[in-house]
Amino acid sequence: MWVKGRIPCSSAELNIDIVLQCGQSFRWKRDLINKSWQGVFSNKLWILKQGSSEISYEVLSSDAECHQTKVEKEQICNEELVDYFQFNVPLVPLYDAWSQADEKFKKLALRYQGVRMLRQDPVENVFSFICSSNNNIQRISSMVEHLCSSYGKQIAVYNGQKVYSFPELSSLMDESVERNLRTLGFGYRAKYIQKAAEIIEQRGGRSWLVNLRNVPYVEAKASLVSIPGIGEKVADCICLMSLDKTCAIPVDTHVFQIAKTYLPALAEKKSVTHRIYSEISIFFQELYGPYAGWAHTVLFSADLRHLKDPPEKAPKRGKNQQNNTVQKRKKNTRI
Ligand SMILES: Nc1nc2[nH]c(O)nc2c(=O)[nH]1
Repeated sequence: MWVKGRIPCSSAELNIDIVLQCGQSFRWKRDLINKSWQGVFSNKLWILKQGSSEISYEVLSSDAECHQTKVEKEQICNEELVDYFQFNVPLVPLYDAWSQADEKFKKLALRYQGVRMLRQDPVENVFSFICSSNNNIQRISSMVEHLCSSYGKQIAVYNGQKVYSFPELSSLMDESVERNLRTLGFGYRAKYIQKAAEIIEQRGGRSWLVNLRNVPYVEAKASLVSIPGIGEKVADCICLMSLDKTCAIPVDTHVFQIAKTYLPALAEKKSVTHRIYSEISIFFQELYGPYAGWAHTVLFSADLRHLKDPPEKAPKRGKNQQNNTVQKRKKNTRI
């Protein structure tokens, strides 16, 4: 059953076209003809559309929720969407404060307005970012889709395509997982995925991971880096994108190059050592304050090649073309 709803929202509070393709989540597909986005979270298929003053949604809810009334379903979907986009955090005052603190940010603020952090499911976030190592957005998206179709549950059929939930930890733990993922082209990441699932499960599984939301940033990051396949940058991505650590700054090559424009002492440095990583993190945390990680995402998005180009035009509709063709995104930026 489809549930429909809308949430009032200006484009300064959310720019969905940037947020859903700036390397936070890898499961969103853009439909250029219908000007909508298709994705999965909370084990449901969502179709989202940005209007001038609202986000409208259509959600395919599962049979498990058939005991709920229509009004209850709408209320639950509203709450899930508000939580996913963190609409409880007003973005405009943050942009104002970051613009006052930083002239460079101010110059980008209008073109890149509405760039906010998603609050993702920590399990999906961990395994997506294990896939992100040495990889580009297009290939990470393809690996995440393979994980879902191989180990997730089918939750819908949409436009003739099966749609899957993100796998539970227990289905990624089996020793056969590494072998299978290697044949699917995951390379060295295959072993990390199987081992990480095993270790997270030993520590208490999904609830242990979700509970890292309630521990201090330094402690959460230390727990994450002790999991196979999770280094300092991936740990910071997880802290920022699903564990509510709003100050976390993932330092990758993009952020290293951006930091060089602020810190002349970095000009001669060729790579990011642990010490340089900390210096860059602390610099941006002091510049932007407690939501420094959110501010960093604006700078990061502005540095992605596929978000610098002019917006893509909707293709002309051919005679036999369906209304709902989902277009492949231009997203092969290395992250
Ligand atoms: N520094 C960052 N690295 C990233 N990789 C990725 O996929 N997203 C990010 C990000 O937001 N910042």
